[in-house]
Amino acid sequence: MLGYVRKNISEVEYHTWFAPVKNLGVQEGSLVLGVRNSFAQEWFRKHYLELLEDALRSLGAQNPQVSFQVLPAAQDALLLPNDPPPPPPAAAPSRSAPAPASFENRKVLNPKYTFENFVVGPNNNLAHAAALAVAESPGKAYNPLFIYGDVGLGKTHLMHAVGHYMTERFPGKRIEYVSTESFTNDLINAIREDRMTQFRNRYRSVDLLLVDDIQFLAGKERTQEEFFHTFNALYENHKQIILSSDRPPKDIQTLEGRLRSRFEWGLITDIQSPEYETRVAILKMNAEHNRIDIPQEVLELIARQVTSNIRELEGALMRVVAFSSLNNVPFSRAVAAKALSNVFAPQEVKVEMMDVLRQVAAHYNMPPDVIRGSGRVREVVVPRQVAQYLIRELTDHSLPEIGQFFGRDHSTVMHAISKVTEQVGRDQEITAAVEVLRRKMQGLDDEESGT
Ligand SMILES: Nc1ncnc2c1ncn2[C@@H]1O[C@H](COP(=O)(O)OP(=O)(O)OP(=O)(O)O)[C@@H](O)[C@H]1O
Repeated sequence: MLGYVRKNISEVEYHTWFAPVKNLGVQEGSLVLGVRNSFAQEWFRKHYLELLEDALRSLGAQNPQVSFQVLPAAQDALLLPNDPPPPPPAAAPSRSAPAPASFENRKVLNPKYTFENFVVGPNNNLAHAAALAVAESPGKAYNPLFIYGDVGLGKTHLMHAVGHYMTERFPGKRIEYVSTESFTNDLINAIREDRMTQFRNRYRSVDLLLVDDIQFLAGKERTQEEFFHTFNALYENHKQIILSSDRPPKDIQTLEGRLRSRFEWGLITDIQSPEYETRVAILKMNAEHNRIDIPQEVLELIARQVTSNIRELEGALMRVVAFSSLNNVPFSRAVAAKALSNVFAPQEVKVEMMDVLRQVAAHYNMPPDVIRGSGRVREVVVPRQVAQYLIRELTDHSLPEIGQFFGRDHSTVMHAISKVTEQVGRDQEITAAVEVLRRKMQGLDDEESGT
């Protein structure tokens, strides 16, 4: 959303108003944004409501709703990085002060990128095994470990996993993770500021050096030279080096021969695109981690739709989650297909019996199994009959098939359907339920399949 907003207003406006906004989540179908005070609240309502709704629409929300809540003072205080600084609590760093003369590009390990969170499949099992071996005996198993593969397939994740593993097993070991770009920038700054000793100390005193996107060394002679010496210093001291790249060393153009051969000293391993089962497993793990209760068949649909890279796969899952919560509809294959249709080639999705049952269950706030069960009280019988009626209308299933799905025979289904048919237009509650549910199922499905 912020990306969308930023493109549509000036940078100053963005920083003044949007940088401090806090996402308070979705409540009853409305996205709630935390703002600093009632003045801001009013201002947002007047000036930015439409823009924010457009932003949500661009993300797939059909009926976007945004509301604003004033944040309690304490939270507020943390959210004002762009305001003039308050009268100084002694050591508060001033944003306008020049950057300290240290290395700015230091990165930390992403806590999510651990071995536990890494799904192993045929596409990555060699790289995974190699990384694990290196983590267990750094500097001894394979040095350097060179991992290559296309974007978003888990190279960084594996490198960080080694870092985490080592931190746990061997506390006190020094680990440095750096992108090749940062390494280059650090070097340039060090040369300019006459801090080469500091630079060398930083990179040559580590126990594990992780360098991402090493293909960017291509064509940078001075950086290659410096990296060559860093490499040698570490290697000679049996310190572990792990490099990632989008291609194998032999395909990195204008890389000095002596570096290329060093990259080939250890083990070169690749990561391929994950196959369907691995993609489903990754989605499943992601959903569990984020405590999202999403049916297997929806994950399967996403995994079929997004085949190239894992970052996109994760993005697609988040999109589906956002879409269903913003539109206040339960997860279903149709909803997922709709959520993804703007980004990926649309996929034909038929309404399934299970989809209907789930929607009906959500509507009546009742577990699907209860509706399919043997209960005979009106509270259960009505939803069951409505579900059978809608399945008959929205799918191609025959009466015996519907009967089987509900553990009943076809004459019961026939009776249910005629009962609902009779009541539609007469019984207000049933009429409303059928209409709402039909619109939910059909509206989403029809547009999606382009009929
Ligand atoms: N096997 C896996 N199991 C679980 N999550 C994975 C797996 N592989 C990758 N991911 C996730 O996919 C996302 C992208 O992975 P990562 O950043 O490591 O890719 P990359 O290969 O380093 O890409 P780039 O070349 O763009 O830097 C991350 O969120 C990562 O956690």
